[in-house]
Amino acid sequence: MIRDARVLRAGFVPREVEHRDAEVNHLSSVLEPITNEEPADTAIVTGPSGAGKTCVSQFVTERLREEVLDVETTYVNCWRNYTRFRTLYQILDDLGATIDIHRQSTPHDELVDRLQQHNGPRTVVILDEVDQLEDPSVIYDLHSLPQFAIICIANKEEELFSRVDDRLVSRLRSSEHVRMDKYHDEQLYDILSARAKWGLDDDVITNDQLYRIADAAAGDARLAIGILRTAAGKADRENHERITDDILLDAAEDARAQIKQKSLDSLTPHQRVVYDVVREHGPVGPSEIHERYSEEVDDPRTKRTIRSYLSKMEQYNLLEAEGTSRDREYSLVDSAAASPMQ
Ligand SMILES: Nc1ncnc2c1ncn2[C@@H]1O[C@H](COP(=O)(O)OP(=O)(O)OP(=O)(O)O)[C@@H](O)[C@H]1O
Repeated sequence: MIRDARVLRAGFVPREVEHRDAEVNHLSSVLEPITNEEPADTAIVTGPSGAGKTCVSQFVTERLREEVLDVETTYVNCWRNYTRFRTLYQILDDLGATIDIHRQSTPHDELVDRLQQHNGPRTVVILDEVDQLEDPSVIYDLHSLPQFAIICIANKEEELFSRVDDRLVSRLRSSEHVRMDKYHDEQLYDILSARAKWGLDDDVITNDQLYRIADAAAGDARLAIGILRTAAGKADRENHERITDDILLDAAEDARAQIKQKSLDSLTPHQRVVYDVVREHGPVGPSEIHERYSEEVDDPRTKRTIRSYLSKMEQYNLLEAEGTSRDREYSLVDSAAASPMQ
């Protein structure tokens, strides 16, 4: 049943990216100067979850490495590495330059100095979930080092700009911006169809079933591929020759639950407190959320930061907001109400 399980995994970078030619070309052209050993502009890639931001960025950088000998790439998930230290450390670690750095005692400036002294090939740094950095000055650190080209990935441009200081905003505003929207059903169908072709044996899933997955995923390629992977895994374990409609129905629910759990696991300790406040007291407005959150933690973040947490959790379908900006209230997303598999 399963021909190549890798193709169905979440982090797989496909040989062909579907329906994102313009975005691939745009991002490639921004990075083009480094093929001539010249500094490249920073690129900002934005769009909703599952729009292909990470996939397109990794595809473009891998292709660049195929074409040019002297280019390195490194990828940092800034949600997981949300402090300046951890992001800088992660980049240096990828470059093999962390020997004798002590996690507790090495000052930030020393890490930046190390990056500055790095005399290897030009390096493209992908900063994924960059809007989750507690201290976005790391973007500034990298921006000032010409041997690094940066791709900043975020859900919303405003979220990113609202968190950085003026000098960085003006630099980022002049950066190249690659925007991506949710996929249409037809586009998701094509993405799924390619994965099914490479990942599964023939006739394991029908076109009609692929369309139904595309429809249920509502524009999110991560969810669509997750449903396909879950369904194929279950059918394989239960020794079916094909994915049945019943399996598909369960897979949609399971894939949603898995993605939700992964997003919950990604929350930083402070974000988790905010989530729990909404879980216990929702529907609840931002001011009350901030008050209750501040009672729970020793070093509360600002109201503005809490608003950005709420927005992120909304993007990741953990919370939903109702009302206009003045009387907005947050509650947990009711998973049972998500667009069902028909
Ligand atoms: N155009 C595409 N062609 C082929 N596969 C795609 C395409 N877009 C997305 N995918 C696949 O869909 C999944 C989700 O995409 P990706 O992780 O790039 O989304 P994202 O926009 O970065 O989402 P998030 O903000 O949640 O990280 C990945 O497995 C990716 O390989």
